[in-house]
Amino acid sequence: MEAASLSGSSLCYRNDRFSRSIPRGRYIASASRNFSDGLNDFDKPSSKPLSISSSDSSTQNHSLLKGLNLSYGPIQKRNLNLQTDCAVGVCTFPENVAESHHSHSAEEKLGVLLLNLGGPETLNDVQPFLYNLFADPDIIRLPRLLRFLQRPLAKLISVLRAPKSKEGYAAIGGGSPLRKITDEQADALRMALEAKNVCANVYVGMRYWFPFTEEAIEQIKRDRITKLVVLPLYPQFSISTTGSSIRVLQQVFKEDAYLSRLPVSVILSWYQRQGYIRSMADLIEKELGKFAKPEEVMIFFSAHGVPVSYVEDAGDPYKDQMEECIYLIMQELKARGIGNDHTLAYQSRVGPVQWLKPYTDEVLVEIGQKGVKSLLAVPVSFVSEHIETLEEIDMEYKHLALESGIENWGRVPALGCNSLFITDLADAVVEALPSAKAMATSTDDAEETEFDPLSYVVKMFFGSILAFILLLTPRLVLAFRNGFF
Ligand SMILES: C=CC1=C(C)c2cc3[nH]c(cc4nc(cc5[nH]c(cc1n2)c(C)c5CCC(=O)O)C(CCC(=O)O)=C4C)c(C)c3C=C
Ligand SMILES: [Fe+2]
Repeated sequence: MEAASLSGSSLCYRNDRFSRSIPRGRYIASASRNFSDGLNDFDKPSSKPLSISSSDSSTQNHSLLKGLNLSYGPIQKRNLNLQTDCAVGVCTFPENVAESHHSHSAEEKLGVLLLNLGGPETLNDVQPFLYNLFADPDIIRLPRLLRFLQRPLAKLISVLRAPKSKEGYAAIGGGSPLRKITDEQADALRMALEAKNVCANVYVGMRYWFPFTEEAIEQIKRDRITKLVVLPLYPQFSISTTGSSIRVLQQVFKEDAYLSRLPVSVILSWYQRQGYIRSMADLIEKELGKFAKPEEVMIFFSAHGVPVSYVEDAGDPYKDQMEECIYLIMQELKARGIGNDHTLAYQSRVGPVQWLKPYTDEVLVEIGQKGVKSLLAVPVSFVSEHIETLEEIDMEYKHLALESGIENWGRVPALGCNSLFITDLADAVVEALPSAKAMATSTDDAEETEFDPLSYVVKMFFGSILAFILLLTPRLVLAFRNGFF
């Protein structure tokens, strides 16, 4: 089955309580409970920061990532000669390439799971989408003792933020384009793999909206996939994006006998890949060419921010990877004779905490005042157009820049289905195949978690009261007044 066919407004869950289709209106509370519970390994971060180096195994040693086979950093080109018997989604791998834990190892059925954030498709989806996002313990990281506040807080923040978010989504046509674009990328990737004689089913699993990662996994099970490559559509790793999605996968996999024996390879980050760097440089070169004086244009990389504590306390490699990514893109441009000034800043901060600096809005004002006249904005943490490119950059930041003295404004489009980029992702998938390994070797590892409705109600009740009290603290009151939420 193709990724596009995963679309649907109901969910089929893996265990009996949720195995029926759940109507959308009733979905939110149960889904978020089911998705997020018990997934808190990141609160005990390894003392060593996650590494961006492929020769350093600290990423693989991280508690979250144990049990899954991971590819990260520059994926080494292997001497891989895939001979595939191409039938409908079924590939046969030579034995030395594919290490299979299944008894019927002769017939491999390859799946590729694209992970993405997801976005509200209508304005009515905005608040429940925000609820799912803020209920994620990788997005609002509470100390263990306050964990029971997660859902009441998520409810509160999502309700308070929804009006501002809705304005943004209304300005870009009433919903996020993410699902459509990711489906198109999935299709393009399937075709790029086919062109390399690799037949694969490509699935889309979103973290906070339909089609949810759990739905994609259900489909993977129904399709009896025998080997899976997991490819998050985030070039750089962050605890809040790829980390959060992998946490969900890990939880679902360990609870399921079939999945825990499925050979899986996870590509953690791919910002260093030549195809990605070159296709970003191509886009920048093309947009620079539209300015009257291209050499005078400042290249302004704008990345989605994360709270500073993610990097400094939890060891998120996101900032390091982002800086290396920008360095590599600029090196590629230099090799083409393009030596423009450039800068990196972080956008989209949420809530009353310190986020990675410098902030995009502040830098725009600063450089405008310093006399920069031409600027090319380059969104760099995401490969699809979304609210933060279409609204925040194209509308808010453009307006701010023009107000601050910048006269000529340009913006590089997101990669989308750029063919060099998609072909390179297909190469990444092929290169990840030989390292696919099962998470567990025995059914004993599969376990079920029990849901206790009474304790859920009690926690929600006391959690709501505490969240309300917290809300009245001066810091939060100030945050609301400043429009942070
Ligand atoms: C690499 C990309 C992203 C990181 C890192 C990231 C971290 C992060 N985000 C929030 C809060 C929100 N993000 C929202 C939307 C959103 N976030 C990303 C990407 C990253 N987020 C994308 C692509 C989108 C847009 C999806 C779409 O609908 O098009 C939102 C909702 C929009 C809004 O209200 O502004 C919130 C809220 C946090 C707190 C965080 C790190 C902790
Ligand atoms: Fe975000």
